[in-house]
Amino acid sequence: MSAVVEVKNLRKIYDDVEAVKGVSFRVEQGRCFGLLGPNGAGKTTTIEMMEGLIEPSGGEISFFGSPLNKESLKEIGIQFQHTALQDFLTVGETLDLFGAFYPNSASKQSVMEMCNLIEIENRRHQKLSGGQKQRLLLALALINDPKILFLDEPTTGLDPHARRNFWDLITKIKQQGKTVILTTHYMDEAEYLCDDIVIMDQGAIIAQDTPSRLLNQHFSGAIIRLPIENLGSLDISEFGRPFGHHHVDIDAKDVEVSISNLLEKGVKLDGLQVKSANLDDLFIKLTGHQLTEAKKS
Ligand SMILES: Nc1ncnc2c1ncn2[C@@H]1O[C@H](COP(=O)(O)OP(=O)(O)OP(=O)(O)O)[C@@H](O)[C@H]1O
Repeated sequence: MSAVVEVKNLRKIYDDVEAVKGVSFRVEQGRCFGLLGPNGAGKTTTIEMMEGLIEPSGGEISFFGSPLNKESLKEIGIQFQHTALQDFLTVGETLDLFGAFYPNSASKQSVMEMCNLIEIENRRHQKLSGGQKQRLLLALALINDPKILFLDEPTTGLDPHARRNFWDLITKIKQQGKTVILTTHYMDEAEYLCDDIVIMDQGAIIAQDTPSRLLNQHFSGAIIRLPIENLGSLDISEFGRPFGHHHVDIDAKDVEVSISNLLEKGVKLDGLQVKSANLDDLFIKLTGHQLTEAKKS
């Protein structure tokens, strides 16, 4: 498959912080590619270098086989985490305004249909709900009919219903053949949307592949989750790894065998859960800390 974007040994150093420590990956045509990681992992810095917004300290970025340049930037649409919009403009007027910046913009009607904005075309920006604002920001990112769409934490702050709606929109956009590159720290979002993922922690890549290959590679069978007090004075590391402060996760190739072993050792089974592994579990396994909390070091 052809790479629409390729990043090689990309680095960014801010004064005393090495925010991105030599990352390399390829994004393939028509795929949804996710950059995952906790706060401070270097996701935004990486994506902003790819968008041409900040200068790398080292490494290479190429679009369609050529180094990042003004022409390649015409092929991208960016949905920023925050965009200052004029409160007194309506949804339709905002799209007209942004469309006028581009010689070859997409039709306003098609973008409004795609992003479910038709019914609120005449509503002023200040009257929009969080989900509606996010859909307008997505429409603005699509107004130049880009081949590659960048989304930086697109559903942060949205309620669960608005998040699901947004995911459906992204799926529709992908079906049009566009390549989507997103950052998120929501693992369910990545599992739902992404074909390929890169997991970053402290500026470096700690895993990259498709979500299902990564899960198959690191887990076989199920995870048994138990309240930590069930272990009594037994050593957690003998069984598995901590999940938060109150639970222990135990990898179980065969759940029945694992439960018999636990009973033999005198472990209580109250509050036992059996679950399949997800990307959150993978992150904890790889780093020893949860995705929602950056490593304190
Ligand atoms: N302009 C800057 N000047 C100095 N340090 C910066 C700057 N921007 C980011 N950093 C630092 O670089 C590191 C990576 O930040 P970055 O915003 O890329 O992480 P992130 O994974 O996107 O996190 P978040 O999910 O919180 O947005 C952090 O330690 C951050 O404090």
